[in-house]
Amino acid sequence: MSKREKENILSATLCLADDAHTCTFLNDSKCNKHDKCRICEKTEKQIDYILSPVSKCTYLSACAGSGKTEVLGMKTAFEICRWSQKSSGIAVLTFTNEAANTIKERVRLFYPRDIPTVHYIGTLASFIHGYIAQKFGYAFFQRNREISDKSFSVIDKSTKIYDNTWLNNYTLNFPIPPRMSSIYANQISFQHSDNKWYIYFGESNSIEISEYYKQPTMQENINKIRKRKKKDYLFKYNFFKDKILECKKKFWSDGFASFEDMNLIAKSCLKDGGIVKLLAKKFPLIMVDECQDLSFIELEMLGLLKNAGSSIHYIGDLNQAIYSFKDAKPQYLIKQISEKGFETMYLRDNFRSCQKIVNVACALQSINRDIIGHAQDLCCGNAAVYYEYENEEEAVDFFIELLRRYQIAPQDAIALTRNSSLKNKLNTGTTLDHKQHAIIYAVQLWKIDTQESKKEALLLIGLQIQKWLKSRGRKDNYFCPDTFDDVFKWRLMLRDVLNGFVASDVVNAFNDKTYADWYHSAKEEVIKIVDQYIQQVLGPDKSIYGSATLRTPSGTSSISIQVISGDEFTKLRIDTIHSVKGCSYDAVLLVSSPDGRGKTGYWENWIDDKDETTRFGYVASTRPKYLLAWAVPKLTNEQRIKIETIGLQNCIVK
Ligand SMILES: Nc1ncnc2c1ncn2[C@@H]1O[C@H](COP(=O)(O)OP(=O)(O)OP(=O)(O)O)[C@@H](O)[C@H]1O
Repeated sequence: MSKREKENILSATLCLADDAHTCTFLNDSKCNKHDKCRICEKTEKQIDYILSPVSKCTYLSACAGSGKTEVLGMKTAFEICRWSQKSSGIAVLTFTNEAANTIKERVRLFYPRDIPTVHYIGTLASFIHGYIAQKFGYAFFQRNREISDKSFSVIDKSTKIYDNTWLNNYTLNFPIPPRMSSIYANQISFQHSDNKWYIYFGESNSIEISEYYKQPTMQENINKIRKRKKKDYLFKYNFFKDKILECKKKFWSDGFASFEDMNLIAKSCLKDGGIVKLLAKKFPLIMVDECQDLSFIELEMLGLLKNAGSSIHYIGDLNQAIYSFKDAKPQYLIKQISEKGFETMYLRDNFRSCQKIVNVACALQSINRDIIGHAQDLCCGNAAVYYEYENEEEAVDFFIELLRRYQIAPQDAIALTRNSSLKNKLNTGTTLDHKQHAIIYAVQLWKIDTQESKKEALLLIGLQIQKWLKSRGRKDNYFCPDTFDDVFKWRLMLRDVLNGFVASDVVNAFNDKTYADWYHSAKEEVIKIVDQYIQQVLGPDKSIYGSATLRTPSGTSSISIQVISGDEFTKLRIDTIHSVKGCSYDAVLLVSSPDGRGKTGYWENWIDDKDETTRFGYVASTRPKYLLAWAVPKLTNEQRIKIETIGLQNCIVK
């Protein structure tokens, strides 16, 4: 069948919304809006997937930027249009509400009516809770409960005892040493990939129970009790394990479950032949977007549904699997699709990025197949570069300069880090220019009068006053001195100082002035205003008069002051790689940690690891359309060769 014939099938079946144009004369020739046609623009590979049989389990291996969501949206609409069954439907599953809403919007473009209620588009978690665990779980886990509402109350594993004393009823009944904290049922969860129980102790810190039991403090305590009671057989590991199970079972039977437990409950339900068949009948077609994020147990549940008759379609990119902490690993999916005989289809056109960026991403993941980058090169061959920094903050200044050079708006760009600590460190910095001339920019930003610019102004002035006071304070408290406990008063003082500056004809005068002109004329007035408020709020003993200085920063004397307008003020967003999965930006700065101690955040490991750490580098490097910059610490010659072999060029900004 020719591409045109396939397009005709789509146009004859789909009912496009007004804003999703399709050629009027698909049957014969192109219409005058052909370029904007949502059907004609699709590649043959995309159309092939949309037309692929729903009865066959299929894995659509789609590279970054290949338009997965659009294709899934069109496929869903296409199948809904052809759907004839009244009591069964299609389940389209993803992982976040935001992603589910995006799919719904795409479906509406190609099916602009109410979606029949037999179909379900939403998160996998809601599907598992709503259709399986909450519906059938009570029969397996709350046998003795004599109340009518048998749904589970879902309790987060991080819920603490402090304001939830009811959790005391679910304390692990085992002698935990006084120096260690008590364990509650919500902290305990079962990991299906290794068949082991874990105890959760906060942010990605879980300990397997046998490791927990073996800890010296725990063992010392057990031995003490054994000696005291002269009973060597007490508190053996098997007893500990039984107590873990007992604690968990009581929690479930009273109608509580953690998010992790809900999967375990659902899987138990699906092991019941009657329930799984009922569900497979209700959802004969299940499509999962971002399938690389499926955890071991989620895959097992989908496998059970497949065995019971559902046809499964997985859409995703295994190179973007970065959720091993939730037990999602590419090898689990690969195993299932090969064991269960899935048909694999491929999308290899990247509509997001230009070729140089695509080449870097391919080199990282050793992808040998030709992936075509469709975006234009707007950076004169400099689309994929690296920069050697002295310190990480300076890398952001370099990037902002690069954005200026290529006229990319900061709001269309982002700086990415692997972990929150580097993100926070970069966030404490404002742009170099702003920090260097803190007062000049604080006054201008204050006048712009947006929430963001005012916050930035308060931070700049807070930082400057901290320097004069030689105090220490946190950024989230606007650098309020640690020794002064009224942050609110401190903020009001900063506000008054800024208003004082704005009201002063000498301080608030920047037009046609060089930096030297301004510092020369305004310095005394600035210090006078600040000192007046410091004395009022912090007391006369904190006066900065006489000690504080304000000099023109070297090298800037003859430069004209940069006057910022509201339009120009936009702060560069800094975030972690995890937060931008699925997103697109014009430009991305990927900041490496300064050394290999932060293993997964260090650039050399992004290249060498060839496992999840490389995938972090890959996900970040596939977000930009036009400009990708890696910021790395100073390199040796050997390291320079290594970074350049993946296609990044050295970039020096003058
Ligand atoms: N055939 C096509 N022609 C032109 N543009 C397309 C085509 N298919 C998709 N696109 C566009 O390509 C861009 C990238 O698509 P999308 O963000 O859905 O990619 P993705 O596959 O989800 O990427 P990732 O997995 O990297 O997040 C979107 O703007 C989308 O509209």
